[in-house]
Amino acid sequence: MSDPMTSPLLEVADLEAGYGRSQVLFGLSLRVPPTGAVAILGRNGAGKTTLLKTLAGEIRPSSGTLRLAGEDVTAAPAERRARLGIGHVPQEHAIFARMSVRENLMLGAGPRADRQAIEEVLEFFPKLGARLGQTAATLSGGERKMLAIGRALLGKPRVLMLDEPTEGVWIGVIDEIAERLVDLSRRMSVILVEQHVELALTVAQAAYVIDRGTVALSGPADRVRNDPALLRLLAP
Ligand SMILES: Nc1ncnc2c1ncn2[C@@H]1O[C@H](COP(=O)(O)OP(=O)(O)OP(=O)(O)O)[C@@H](O)[C@H]1O
Repeated sequence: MSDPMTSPLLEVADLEAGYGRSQVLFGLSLRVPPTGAVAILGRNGAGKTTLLKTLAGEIRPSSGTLRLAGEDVTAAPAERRARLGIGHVPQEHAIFARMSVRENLMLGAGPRADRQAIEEVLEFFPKLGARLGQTAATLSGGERKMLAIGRALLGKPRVLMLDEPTEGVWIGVIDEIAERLVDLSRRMSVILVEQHVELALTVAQAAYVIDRGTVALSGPADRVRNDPALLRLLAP
């Protein structure tokens, strides 16, 4: 993983955002390197999902800046951010149960998604390749997550943000998803919001712990794992 301090791909400074009058993020700053994974941790309601939505452009920040590869994209709408390479796999990703796996996957295929990109996704997630013609209703929780991730990959992201990619996934498949995220983090930047703290700190090299909408603890994953403040910050 490259040094996040010298060459950030994504740089967030003093972000303030929320829902109408209810402010959720308070002066939040973080840096994400061009490759490697960064874990975003925090108790329920800390603001992790709101942070990802703000980075994706679904929520407009009331102040602060967002730079992607040095370019100020703070005012860029969600579609433009996606085109510039900010990929988002939301917690409640839309999988259309009556459509086939192939049709669901192709929803992520923008003008840049070529046949080769689709082949790569299917090689990366062989379980999807084996079930392309079936309806998405037949997929397991883990396969649905793979489908959502595969769809996001067709947008050729430079930063892939995942909100709880192991939620609702059978324990035997969680490791498989974690391995795929490690693979992805070798060639792109991965931002991982996870309730499985140990898994997140194993996949990621760096972590930010959010508390009441701001960064309360951050650093290399091993240092965050051993920090006595971590348990307090994650306690309900
Ligand atoms: N659509 C919304 N409208 C108003 N307030 C919201 C909305 N979504 C979330 N909030 C509030 O924003 C705060 C942060 O929520 P957020 O979902 O970002 O936290 P989180 O850290 O992702 O939590 P969780 O782990 O439970 O997903 C919470 O107080 C929540 O109630």
